[in-house]
Amino acid sequence: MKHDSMLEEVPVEQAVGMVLAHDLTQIIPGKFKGRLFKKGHVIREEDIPALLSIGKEHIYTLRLQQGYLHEDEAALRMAKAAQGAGVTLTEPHEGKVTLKSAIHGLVKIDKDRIDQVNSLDQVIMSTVKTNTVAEPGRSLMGTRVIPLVIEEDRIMAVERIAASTGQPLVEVKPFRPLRAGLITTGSEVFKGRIEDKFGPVVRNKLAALGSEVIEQRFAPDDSETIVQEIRRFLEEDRADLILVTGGMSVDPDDRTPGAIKRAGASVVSYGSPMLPGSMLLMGYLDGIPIMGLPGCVMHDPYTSFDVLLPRICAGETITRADITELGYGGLYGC
Ligand SMILES: Nc1nc2c(c(=O)[nH]1)N[C@H]1C(S)=C(S)[C@@H](COP(=O)(O)OP(=O)(O)OC[C@H]3O[C@@H](n4cnc5c(N)ncnc54)[C@H](O)[C@@H]3O)O[C@H]1N2
Ligand code: MOO
Repeated sequence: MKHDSMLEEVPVEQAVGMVLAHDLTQIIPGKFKGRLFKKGHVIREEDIPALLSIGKEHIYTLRLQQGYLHEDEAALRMAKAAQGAGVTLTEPHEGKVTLKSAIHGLVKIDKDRIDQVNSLDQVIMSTVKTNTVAEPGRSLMGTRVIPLVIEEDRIMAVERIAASTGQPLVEVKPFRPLRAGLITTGSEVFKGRIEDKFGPVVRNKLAALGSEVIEQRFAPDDSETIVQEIRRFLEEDRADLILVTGGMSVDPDDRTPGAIKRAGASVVSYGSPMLPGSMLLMGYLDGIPIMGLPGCVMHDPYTSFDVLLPRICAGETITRADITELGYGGLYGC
């Protein structure tokens, strides 16, 4: 069965009283892009000038055959196949369904399986990047098929890919409220030569993800003191995350990476291939994430810290492979 036999072209002047088979779009650059007529609209005499003005001299009448789907239904089936927790769907609009975040959380999208779907002809899934932060209502994925009518088999192939791992193609993980212990190093701050600017930045970044700094302590550039402060947070057992700021670079007074190691942390990586944020340290100490934050976190709006923190707040464990991946596309300038 060919698509053509399901679709018949009718000149618009003879289409009065007929039902539109799909949404019709108008684009006026700089002013409007959207649906001018909705699928199912019954064409009236007075619609004819508007139809001609958007370039429609003909419209389709559609008689769907067994085994074929209209673009709206196909897009909806793809969206439902992709949908995981924390995600809502819109109605089809101009043949497209949008998956949106229902919550504030971490976006998880399986790129490998999205690529598998998009390697099939005539179906598309277009997404935002995985591991980014979603506010409620953020669009995460659009699904669409290219023709007006498509073989159902093709949509079933999409559904098989979506079901193949037991995990959804797209979901949003909620953030957990973490209690962070903050240790600010630097003798210039400790001795009051300059005012601390790190604390407010870290507090704000955590608050934006629903977590909080429970206490900020200050240490001079002395390894032993930094180790003691780290261990004190552990012994008090109040922190789910330990952050140590400053002293991450190459100067003799930069004691933080050594102190984190001496405190007993297993280091996932000291150094991350993102600029800014290259001197960041990621480790775990008695199962608690511990990070050394370089000076740029205080200064630059988006660093490796901003990439990793949402994942930690969503309960994920950061591996060496996660750090490695930061390099490609990770040059934000500094
Ligand atoms: N020769 C090299 N120079 C730098 C390297 C490098 O590899 N080789 N790395 C650069 C990178 S990347 C970063 S980021 C920075 C900063 O690294 P640090 O974490 O060691 O930062 P500090 O040396 O401790 O301080 C730098 C700067 O920021 C001020 N500071 C630090 N903490 C606070 C605070 N709590 N409140 C206010 N101001 C603070 C500090 O006084 C210094 O002015 O190094 C690059 N350079
Ligand atoms: O740790 Mo630094 O960020 O690359 O400026």
